[in-house]
Amino acid sequence: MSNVNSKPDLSAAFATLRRRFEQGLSERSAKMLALTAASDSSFLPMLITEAHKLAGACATFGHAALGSYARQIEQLAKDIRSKTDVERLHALPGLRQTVLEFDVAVNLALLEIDSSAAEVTTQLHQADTVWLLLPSPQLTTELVSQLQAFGHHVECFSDYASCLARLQHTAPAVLLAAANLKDGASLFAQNLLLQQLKIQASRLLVFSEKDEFDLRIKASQHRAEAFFVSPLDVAAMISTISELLELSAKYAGKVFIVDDDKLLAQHFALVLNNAGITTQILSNVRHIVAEIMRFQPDLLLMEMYMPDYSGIELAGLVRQYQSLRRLPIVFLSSEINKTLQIGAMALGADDFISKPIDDTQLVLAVKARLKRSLQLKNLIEKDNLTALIKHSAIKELAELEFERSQRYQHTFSIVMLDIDHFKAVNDNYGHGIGDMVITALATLLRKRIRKSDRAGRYGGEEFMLVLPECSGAKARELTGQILQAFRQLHFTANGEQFSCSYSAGVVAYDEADFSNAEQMIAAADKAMYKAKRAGRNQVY
Ligand SMILES: Nc1nc2c(ncn2[C@@H]2O[C@H](COP(=O)(O)OP(=O)(O)OP(=O)(O)O)[C@@H](O)[C@H]2O)c(=O)[nH]1
Repeated sequence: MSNVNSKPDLSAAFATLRRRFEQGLSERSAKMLALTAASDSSFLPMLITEAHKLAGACATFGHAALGSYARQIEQLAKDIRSKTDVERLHALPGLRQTVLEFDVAVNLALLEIDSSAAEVTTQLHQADTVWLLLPSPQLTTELVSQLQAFGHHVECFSDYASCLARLQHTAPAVLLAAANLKDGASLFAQNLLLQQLKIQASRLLVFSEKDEFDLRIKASQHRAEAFFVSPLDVAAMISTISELLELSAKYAGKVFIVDDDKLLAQHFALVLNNAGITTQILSNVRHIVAEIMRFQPDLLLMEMYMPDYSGIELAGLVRQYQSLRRLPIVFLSSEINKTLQIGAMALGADDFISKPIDDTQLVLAVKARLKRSLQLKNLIEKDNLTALIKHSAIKELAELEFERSQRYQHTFSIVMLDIDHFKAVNDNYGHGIGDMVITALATLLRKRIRKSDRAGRYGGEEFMLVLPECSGAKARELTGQILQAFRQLHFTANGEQFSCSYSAGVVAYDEADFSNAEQMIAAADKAMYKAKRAGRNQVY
């Protein structure tokens, strides 16, 4: 007998249904796209049926925009079906394009759903924990020792079932899993495991013996962050993991808001702050560049139509500055005319968010764009081995800091440091171990500097620090402390233990009459060579 007093939780049931629908959505739109690849029009009836079903389902599950897109495809396909054979052939490419656009819209919507799900659940996994599920015990042992040397907590599994069982209790920040195990089991057949990882917002890295398109596409469908092929490039894998762990360390990004309607700007700022995003609102349009340089945002959110200067004019002005050329600019606009939007893009806009927009949509839209922008920035600016900022990008940051110091009369310091006798490390223990020493120093630098400081890989075994608002004396003290910590790191190779040191040169903005960052870098480099000549293992 059913218990009439116990009310089932309908909202949870609806959410589960909706999630299931969303999980199958990408496959359904891909199927429609595959249908349109045919050279004749025999697929039209099937496409009409599928588009019709999707249109209804999308609307039911709260995806009205996708629903009307699917309805459009249904109508277009019906129109084409009623045409003559020759007319049909001409109309098919247009239909295929519409289905392609629908597929992109579906994947964008899913990306946004994913990031909102991750938002709710990021606290579930254990930060800094890496799980390994690999076929080779030898490779596992090697990875464990390296990952532990960087302070990551590692757990190992030899089959998918035990990994799934452990997932019932806890979850890793990152799982590196083999696409196939020796017994023939396949990662991509483990739906429960993959679903559980998604729910816990754990990042997935895939390792495969073979480099095959089918495996890569499956990894992509399951939102794997990287795909490594045997023989594993350990250094690249470690730097990817460090980067992912840093990314999941909750840096949500910084947004600079430009809107003449101050109340609206404050409202946007509050909504974004509430989602963990740091914001700043433009206070004086004549100081827009100085304010942006000071705040260093990851994205500029700008109203397109303002009475004094249009968003496009301001975007053009911002783009005149070398150091702001890559800053993504997103326009908030009620502009629905695509031609005007494309025109604005040619003039420096990167994207549009259409108004009116509700608070949740604004957060999702900004987060999706921030995520892409931060990933792109990482790709362009970060060094592969160490995940530190690359040579040209750290030089740009030094120049930016120099401009800020000039403008605000604050000091800042530049440190150049170079590992001592590094050639001997490579010669004695091999290039791989040399790489590990470089990565270890990079991790140490990252951990020991402030959030506003920047560390870059200047050359092979040479690093540069840019320390805003830090005097020369303070910078020398900090560099000395890091040197002490670096000397205490013990590396093991060929059954031997060894440690390394570095020599460093420090220069502060107010220690001489520098006229640009280039001169400061040269002075820091000179001081570093002085430290080398004085016997190495010291700071000048
Ligand atoms: N493993 C590894 N070695 C590198 C990398 N980049 C540069 N090197 C090596 O770093 C070594 C630098 O050697 P040198 O410039 O002679 O300097 P050193 O041996 O460190 O000596 P001092 O700087 O005078 O203390 C060279 O052997 C380079 O091949 C890298 O990414 N990985």
